Amino acid sequence: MGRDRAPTACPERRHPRLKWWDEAALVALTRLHPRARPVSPGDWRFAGRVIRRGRRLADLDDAALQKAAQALRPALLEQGLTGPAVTDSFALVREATFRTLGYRHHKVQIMGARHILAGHLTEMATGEGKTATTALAACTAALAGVPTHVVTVNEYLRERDYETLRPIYDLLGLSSAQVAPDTDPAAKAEAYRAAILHVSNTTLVFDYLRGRLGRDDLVSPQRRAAMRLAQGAAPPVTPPGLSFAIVDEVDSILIDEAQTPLIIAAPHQQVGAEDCALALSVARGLRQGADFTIRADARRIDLTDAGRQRVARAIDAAAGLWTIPRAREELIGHALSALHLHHRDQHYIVTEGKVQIVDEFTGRVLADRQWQAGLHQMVEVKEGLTVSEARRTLAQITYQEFFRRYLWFGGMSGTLSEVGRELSRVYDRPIARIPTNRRLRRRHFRTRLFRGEPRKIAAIVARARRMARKGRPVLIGTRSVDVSERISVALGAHPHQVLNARQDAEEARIIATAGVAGQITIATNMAGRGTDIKLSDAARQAGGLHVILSEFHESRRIDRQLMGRAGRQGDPGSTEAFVAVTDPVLRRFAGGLCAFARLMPWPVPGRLPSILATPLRRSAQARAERLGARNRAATLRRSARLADLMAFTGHRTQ
Ligand SMILES: Nc1ncnc2c1ncn2[C@@H]1O[C@H](COP(=O)(O)OP(=O)(O)OP(=O)(O)O)[C@@H](O)[C@H]1O
Repeated sequence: MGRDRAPTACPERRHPRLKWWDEAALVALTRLHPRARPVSPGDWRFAGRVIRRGRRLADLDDAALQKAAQALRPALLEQGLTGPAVTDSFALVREATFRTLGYRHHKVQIMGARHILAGHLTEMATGEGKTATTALAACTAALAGVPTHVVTVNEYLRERDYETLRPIYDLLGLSSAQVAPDTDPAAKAEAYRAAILHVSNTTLVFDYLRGRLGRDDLVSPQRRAAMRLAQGAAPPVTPPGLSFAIVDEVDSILIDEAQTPLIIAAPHQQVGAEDCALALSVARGLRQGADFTIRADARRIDLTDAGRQRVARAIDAAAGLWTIPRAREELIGHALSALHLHHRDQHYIVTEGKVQIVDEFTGRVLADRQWQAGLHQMVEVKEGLTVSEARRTLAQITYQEFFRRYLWFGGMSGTLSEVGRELSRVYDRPIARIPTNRRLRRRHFRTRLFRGEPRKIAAIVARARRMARKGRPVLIGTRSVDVSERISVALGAHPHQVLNARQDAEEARIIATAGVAGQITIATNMAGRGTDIKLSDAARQAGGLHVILSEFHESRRIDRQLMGRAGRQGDPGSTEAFVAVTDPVLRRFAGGLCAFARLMPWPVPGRLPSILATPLRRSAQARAERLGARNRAATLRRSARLADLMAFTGHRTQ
């Protein structure tokens, strides 16, 4: 290792404070940052050395292997995580992986782990085995005495990855644990002391926030009392120090989820059901364009002057909040937003009499989360449900702010190149691009463009049936619960399975059978990131998994994640997209171009020339990404200001 230019280890902790111009100039400035860097010849030499070093370990029995791992500790401590001891450590973990999982890491995985350990953001193509790569970095850091958090994007992946890697940790004599949201506090506290902890991003951040609220030196007695009210008698669990984290699907956490702060809230005064009902009835009488405008791309509704006057006239006799112009406009704003921007089975589902928010990017239910400031209650009244308690914010943090509190962290994902520049600018981290182990055998067919959804769904169904008859498993990806259900209805009696926010309990079973020959699975983004669909032999011989995108997403990365379910580890597979100019993302972000495209004459009924699909997609996704980048910069600036304010008022921000 000495001769190679090793990646810098443990980069300094930085807290860049973004200035006012960041928001406007972020997109332009990020262009100055280099895109992902390919691996260096030194990385290849390092991987070769690990493999050679491992050959000597084959003769050791399990006990001797564990002893050898423990004997490495002093060398790792002394040399740090860039010294020659890392080569030995990787060789040991690779051997332990072979004994427990039955395969040895490929060179590309060794290189990936080296970059993760160095705190780089690492792009490894989908299906290249990032779970096993994690083991190399996590075990090495843990052997060096660094408490390591392996952070996943959801609970399903947390459990799957922990169950997969645990035998390796056990064999090497490393303590490990996983934390679920419902783990009891005593077990949680114990788990946070393990050398390697597997935890989902949400659980980790909420435990961190609760822990801070529970600390006397950080929080006022009033806040703590409110906190106790919010979470019963359960004592808060504090993750003891944020040292090193390995963040899986790092772009999902630091980009897609960056705009929404995680909030701990306590019960607050009730937003009256009558107020909500009145606001909804007034809002229903307002005319789009004349009384209010919708900026669909920014998901914003503004009342016009005429609208304000109309509202004032409509609630003439109302009292209380309604007499204050700002308060009534906020109520009407929420009512309009509930009616026009928040759609059932797309943005939320209704189960057991409750409104449950569905995450746009992952397709999963965000348990126990509420929209803020009375909007949630407005949606409940719109759905005719009992109004829940409104809550008041006690503590909040964004993922971007949270992960900057680690001494250092490494991340990985199959889709970093699109956001590499933004990530490297905000986190000051290099992005490494790791090559694939084998040539990718996935084929991408031409995108079909339709005038409207009915024809599109009919074509998807016909295509899925044809593929299934050939013995190929088919995965149809949708952006929302309702589209997944519409396709399911269109498939009728043809055997198929559906995975969406309503079936999350059956996720593991559905995924386990999705790779069987002839199986059709319709899934929201829940089957996107991280999902490993194992092919049966017959399915592999028939040509592997065929993925159909039923809509483009706001970000190309999410499209690529879904397509990445096919053609993993050198398997055959194919992908294609069936989209319509009426799809929400195209309409919202490329409305003008879509209207123009519809004017095109085309001989096939219901169809439009496929050649238009790419420019439409590029234009819509570029606009959505630009808007997203701006919002993220604004969020980061706000949370940086909040951190300043808390420091000023005596609340340390660690
Ligand atoms: N070195 C290896 N040799 C053989 N099989 C491997 C190896 N590494 C990983 N695999 C297998 O490859 C498959 C994909 O692994 P994994 O789910 O970790 O990929 P991933 O890179 O995380 O994918 P995604 O980007 O979709 O999350 C798994 O079935 C795993 O068992």
